[in-house]
Parts: sequence; structure tokens; C-alpha cells
Amino acid sequence: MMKTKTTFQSVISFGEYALKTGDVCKIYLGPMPIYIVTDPEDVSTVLNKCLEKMFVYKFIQPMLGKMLVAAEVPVWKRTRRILDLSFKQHILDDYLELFNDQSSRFVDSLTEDVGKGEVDITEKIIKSVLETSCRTTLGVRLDGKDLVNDNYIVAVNECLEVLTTRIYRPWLMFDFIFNMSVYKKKLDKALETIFSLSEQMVRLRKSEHLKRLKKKGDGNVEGRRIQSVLDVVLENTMTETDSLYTDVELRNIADNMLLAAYDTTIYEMLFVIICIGSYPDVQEKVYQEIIQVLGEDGQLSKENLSQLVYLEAVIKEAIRLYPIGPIVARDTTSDTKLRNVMIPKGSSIMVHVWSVNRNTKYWGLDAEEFKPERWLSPDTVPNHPAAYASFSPGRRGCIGKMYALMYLKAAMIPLLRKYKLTADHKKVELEVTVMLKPVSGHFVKIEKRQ
Ligand code: HEM
Repeated sequence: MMKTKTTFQSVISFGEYALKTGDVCKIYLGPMPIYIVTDPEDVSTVLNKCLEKMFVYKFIQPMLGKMLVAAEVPVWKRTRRILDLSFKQHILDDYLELFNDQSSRFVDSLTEDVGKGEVDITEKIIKSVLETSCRTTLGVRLDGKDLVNDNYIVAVNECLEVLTTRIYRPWLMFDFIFNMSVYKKKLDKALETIFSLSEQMVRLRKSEHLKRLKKKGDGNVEGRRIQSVLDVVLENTMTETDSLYTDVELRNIADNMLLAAYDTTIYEMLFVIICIGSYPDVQEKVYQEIIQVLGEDGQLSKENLSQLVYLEAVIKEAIRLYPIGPIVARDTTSDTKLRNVMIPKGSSIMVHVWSVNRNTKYWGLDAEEFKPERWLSPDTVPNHPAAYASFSPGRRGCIGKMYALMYLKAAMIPLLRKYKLTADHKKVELEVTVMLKPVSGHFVKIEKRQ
């Protein structure tokens, strides 16, 4: 097992305790009781019936607004219906070329790290994933603009840290105390940086959308192009004279999409790399599969996507053991009957994703082990769909699951074809700042494959 940091350990211990008792358990956040759920049957009930997010999500509203991740149910339903249009398979298929291209460029960027011993590749992953996410979610090319060094990433991390601080220091949950604290100043400064990017991007997409509408009105037929999430939203909500959303709402949607796409993919990519580097036999099997399906230089396409069965198993297994959202949380708006207990209206429930994914009743006694082979037969994966909770298996679950799996496959192909990776998952420390992240990305050795 990877080494862990203190906050992480305390978060994980609730789930471990619930797993031991075999049922729902109750903890207290200050004076507030919170129910912890780890059985897939209960997970399914909670994530499909309790759609209202737990009250702590409101602390992210200054950054993400009230449109999607931290929205109340009626607004979320409307936004989600529109966003679902952006994740249709044909739109995702159009991203493949971009994913392949970005992945090759990522591999090229590693040249200077080859044969240098243990290196930290996090920053290079961040750059590559962020560039891709800006293109696919906002339709914007960064064209050399370096968001990593432009403090954008730092600003996002500061917002997430302030959110975590408010959860761990219950007195800061009260707005009147928080507003007087240094955290409020820190948050406001970070928000300025974040909004300046998304406002600029929304302005650009809107003006291009209006130009396209005008051209269409003039009878000019447009050629095929990659459609970003924001493009699809604009297409379905904005005419030359009318718009369903205000600029601030569009900015909120852009901020939700960008954060949900890049901050998850970056770290899951790092976890996949660490897992592959820690198990040489697994790495060799993935390499052989890539060569068998794609040869020495073939690229991922919608035709061969489903043939990389072992690579997909490796990615899913890494995401099972290291779910970027180790907890998702809901509030009940009516009494909610779980298998053995009635949760009263007005309660908070945490689905302990980390522990659901390690529930030995469903995953077997080797649940803690990294074993991609388990995904290769229906007999060795749980038959309950909510036993794999990394993407939040319910109505407010991840809209980008297929996107993420495609991207991670595309990223691993040129990387493993060119290089041999060595890592040690036991050396990696984890932390939870809302999301589960490695404290550092060191410990990856890159060598040229002979
Ligand atoms: C391996 C990578 C990913 C993992 C493990 C993951 C996991 C999750 C989880 C657990 C949630 C639920 C959060 C909650 O209930 O609080 C979620 C929501 C969401 N994810 Fe992902 N995600 C990943 C990648 C992506 C990508 C690449 C995109 C977009 C391109 C994306 C877009 C979203 C959106 C928009 C939501 C909010 C959905 C809603 O509120 O209806 N995710 N994701």
C-alpha cells in the first residue's frame, strides 16, 4: 500500500470502519451526524435517489457557481440535459486525433528525462492534459500560453485548499467568520486568476458562435470541425438574438467543465503510470497488446478502441484503487430507506468510494491488490454496477467517463511503445484536498525500450 498523509488517513479510516461493521456507520462533523455508506446496494440507492449535494459543496460555489457540480437539483437537471449532448459518442470520436497528437507530444516532452533516474513528470502531465482539456471543453488552443506557470493551476489548487480548510475547521463553515479570515482574501485573489481565463474563453467562443450563426444565415455551409463542450452548449442555448444563459452562467459552466476534465485526468494518468511502472509483468503485457493490435506505429482509432482489452483493464484497476473522488456526498430531502437502516430527511450521507472499491464482499479477499486480470472475466468482477464507484454510479455521476478512458488509453500507447517505466507505488504519499492526489509525482524512471 502507498504511504498516506494524516488528513488522508482520517478520511480513509471512516470507510475502513464502515467496511468492518459491514453496514452504514455514523460519524460526526462537529455537531452534525454523517452516515457513511460502503455497500453497493446502499450506494445505488443514495446516488440515484438523493440528488441534492451535501451542504459542504456550497463552499465551492464561489468558484463553480450554482450551475452543475454544486447546483441545486432543478438547475442541475437543466444543465445536465444540455451537457449530455456534448458527450455523444460521435463527438468523442472526433477527439481521438487530438488525443493521439497530444499524447505523442507528451512523450516527446519526456526525452530530457530518459535515463535520468527517478523524475517528477507531474508538470508535464499537467501541461499536456490541460492543453487537451482546454481544446475539448472550451474549444480554445493555448498556443504556447503556459497556464502552469501563469498561476492558473496554483489558483485552482488554492481554491480547493480553502474548501478543504472550511470542511476540516468547522467554525469556518459560518460565512461571517470565514469572510473575516485570511482564507477569504486568498480565495478572492485566486478567483480573479481563474475567472480571467474562463471569461476570456467564453467571450471568444461566443463571438465565434455568433460569426458561425451569421455565416449559416448567409447560406455558407461549414466544414466538419471538432466541437468543444462549450460550442455544443452555445449551439443549443444561444441564437443571434437570444441566450438561455448569462455570461456569468456560461463562465460557471466553463469552469465546471475545465476543472472536472483536467484535475481528474491528470492525477488518474499519474496513478495509471505509477501502477504500470510498479508491475513490470503488467507493463510487458500491455506493451505486447499494443504491438499486437496497433503494430509499431498505429494509433488509437474508433475501430481499434475496444480491442485494447488489457490496457483498459489496467486503467480501470488503477482508477479502482485510486479514485480521484474518494468520497461523494449527498443530503437527504426525504426519509431514505437503505438496506438495514432508515436515514432521516435532512441528513448527510457520504458514499465512501475508496472503501466501496475495496469491499472484499464484492471484490474478493485480494481487493487491495492491483490485479488488472480481474477485469477480463465477468466471473471476477462484481455483478453489482455500483461496486465500482470511482465515476459515481448514479444520476449525478461522471459525464466524462468514456472521454477519460479514451484519453488515458491514447496517452499510454505512445508512452509504453517508446519507453519502459519503473515506479514504486509503495513510495507514493497520498493526500485529500477534496480530491485524492499523490503528494508528489516523483519516483518514475523512464528508459528507452530496446
Ligand atoms: C478518470 C477520470 C475521472 C474520474 C475518476 C471522474 C470522477 C467523477 C466523479 C466521482 C464525479 C461525481 C462528483 C460528485 O458527485 O461530487 C464526477 C462528476 C463529473 N465529471 Fe468526472 N471524472 C473523471 C473525468 C472526467 C472528465 C474527463 C470529464 C469531462 C471531460 C468529467 C466531467 C465530469 C462532470 C461534468 C461531472 C459533474 C456531473 C454532474 O454534476 O452531473 N469527468 N466525475
